[in-house]
Amino acid sequence: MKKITILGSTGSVGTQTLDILSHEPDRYQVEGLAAGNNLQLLIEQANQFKPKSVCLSTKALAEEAAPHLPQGTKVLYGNEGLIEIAADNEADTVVTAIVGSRGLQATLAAIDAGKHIGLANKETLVTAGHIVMQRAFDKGVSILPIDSEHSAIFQCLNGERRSDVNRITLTASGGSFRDRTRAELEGVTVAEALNHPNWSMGAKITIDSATMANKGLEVIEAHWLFGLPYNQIDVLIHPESIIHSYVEFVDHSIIAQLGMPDMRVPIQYALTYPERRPTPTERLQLAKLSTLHFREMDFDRYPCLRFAYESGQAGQSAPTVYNAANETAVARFLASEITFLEIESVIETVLNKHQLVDVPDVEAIAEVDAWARREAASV
Ligand SMILES: NC(=O)C1=CN([C@@H]2O[C@H](COP(=O)(O)OP(=O)(O)OC[C@H]3O[C@@H](n4cnc5c(N)ncnc54)[C@H](OP(=O)(O)O)[C@@H]3O)[C@@H](O)[C@H]2O)C=CC1
Ligand SMILES: CC(=O)[C@@H](O)[C@H](O)COP(=O)(O)O
Ligand SMILES: [Mn+2]
Repeated sequence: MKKITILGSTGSVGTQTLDILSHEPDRYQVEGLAAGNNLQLLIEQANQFKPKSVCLSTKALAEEAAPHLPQGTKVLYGNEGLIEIAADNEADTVVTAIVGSRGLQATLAAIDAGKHIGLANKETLVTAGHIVMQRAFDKGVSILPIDSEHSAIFQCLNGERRSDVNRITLTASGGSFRDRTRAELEGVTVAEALNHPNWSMGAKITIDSATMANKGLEVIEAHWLFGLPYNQIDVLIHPESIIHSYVEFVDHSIIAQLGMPDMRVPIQYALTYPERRPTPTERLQLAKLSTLHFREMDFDRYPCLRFAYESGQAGQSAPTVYNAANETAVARFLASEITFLEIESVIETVLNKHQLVDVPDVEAIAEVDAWARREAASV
């Protein structure tokens, strides 16, 4: 019986993780479920999966939930509650499905407690990759990728020697505006930006996909997960999201991972690795697909991807700034405070203002993150 805690159980990845668990109830036990504000869904999940503890974002929400939870459920709240639920129970694996760098402390607490991590929350690796990876190494826990591209690369690398890798390529759908020119991005609406062609995901990542910041975050995530320099990580536009990513080896062989765009496959693989189990997902039947398309990445069309490479290559505190400025800019766009194209100018402005901090520790990262958010809020 595998014991699982899910941070962000009410979101897109969180609900799909629970869907996977519900198909094989004898294999999994849910230890903890942490949500933000979605009280109703958290109550429903708790009554179905009977976790030992749950967590909500505030004390008020926790008190409101308590009478509706199965008897004996421990109710936690806030950041302290999140850290406790991540670390202080019998879970062997913690699925980090919270959005944003606010997931960092809880992820580190889970690692320190010896839990394996099923990592969806890419922002934690972007903001503090050197700390997360070193901590996981020291504790002997695995960081298993849930992000579809990284799961693909992880699968392609199975049994291969790292020294035989020439480069990896992350595929990018191009997002909601993939067929528009930059001029056609003037005045696009939030609703249009939220309409991803292939994936149904949370709001923040869907906007990131449209600006290509998602792929930028993923390039930095791949750098940390697979220990590759940035000049060995490529991005290719592939509108159908069927090839989830691929590895080219020194002999020019390419190994790719393919499948229908359904997050339940990489989520389950992170939970069952190295075993594979059946999933309740549609089979990919290549004969039914007429064509797959590919386009070279255009860094002028997608400056947010360029900023990510520059931040990753600069290292130090630059990725923290990139991530925090992006999170704030996306929140402002979703609140209709800035336009879609202003997301990239906010990020660029904040990055240009930043004085790099050498190898930041957790405290320095928190300070830089807060600084970047303040700056991005007032650009
Ligand atoms: N969705 C996808 O297909 C993919 C997502 N990812 C990554 O996975 C992560 C989650 O994405 P996604 O599921 O789309 O996001 P969603 O917005 O759908 O879900 C986010 C989750 O985080 C919870 N949350 C927000 N704030 C807090 C808080 N303060 N304390 C505790 N929980 C909080 C939300 O709770 P509530 O709703 O209750 O407020 C919700 O459960 C992101 O890092 C994303 O980049 C990666 C690959 C694919
Ligand atoms: C499903 C997943 O992993 C997302 O990160 C997805 O990749 C987003 O699609 P884009 O390729 O449009 O960024
Ligand atoms: Mn992805």
